[in-house]
Amino acid sequence: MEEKVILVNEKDEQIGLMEKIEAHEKALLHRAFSVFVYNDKNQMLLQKRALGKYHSPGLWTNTCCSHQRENETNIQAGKRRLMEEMGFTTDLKDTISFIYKAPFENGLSEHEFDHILVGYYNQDPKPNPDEVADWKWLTAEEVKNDIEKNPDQYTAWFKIIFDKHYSQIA
Ligand SMILES: C=C(C)CCOP(=O)(O)OP(=O)(O)O
Ligand SMILES: [Mg+2]
Ligand SMILES: [Mn+2]
Repeated sequence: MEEKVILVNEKDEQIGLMEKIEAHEKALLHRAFSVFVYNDKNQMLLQKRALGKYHSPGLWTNTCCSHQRENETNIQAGKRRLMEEMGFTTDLKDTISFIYKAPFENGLSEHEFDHILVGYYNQDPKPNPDEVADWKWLTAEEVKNDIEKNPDQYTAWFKIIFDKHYSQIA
């Protein structure tokens, strides 16, 4: 199935639709979300992206990321994709958003208006192997230390969120 992303301006207003890979080839600004799920030990659920992903394969990142469909709210999209990637869903809160641009080695780029959605879940995930190679629960302190030690094992957007925006979502 052809997948489209929503092209937006710097105010997150929709200005068009484009096929997913084409938008990442052209590095055009589009709407996206990043989900952070916590448990009652204050650990965050990380996923390792599957090796077949179109960019950032095999890298550790936040619980789930993807792109809203047309006429889908941020929360609806986040809950849908959590189920598709991690095999569970839970209530989410729409928090801050930010714009970032990150080129990748394979010629694709992310250029997103990214909405950070936060939720709580206290069981282990049942991830979809097409999307997710591995998962783990880590505290923010452990994430911070591991990013310092192994920066090449984490996605660009996760490091940006962690460095610049984490105090606003925690
Ligand atoms: C939203 C961000 C930060 C990146 C896009 O997520 P994915 O690359 O995981 O998108 P899907 O393939 O899951 O749609
Ligand atoms: Mg994803
Ligand atoms: Mn994108």
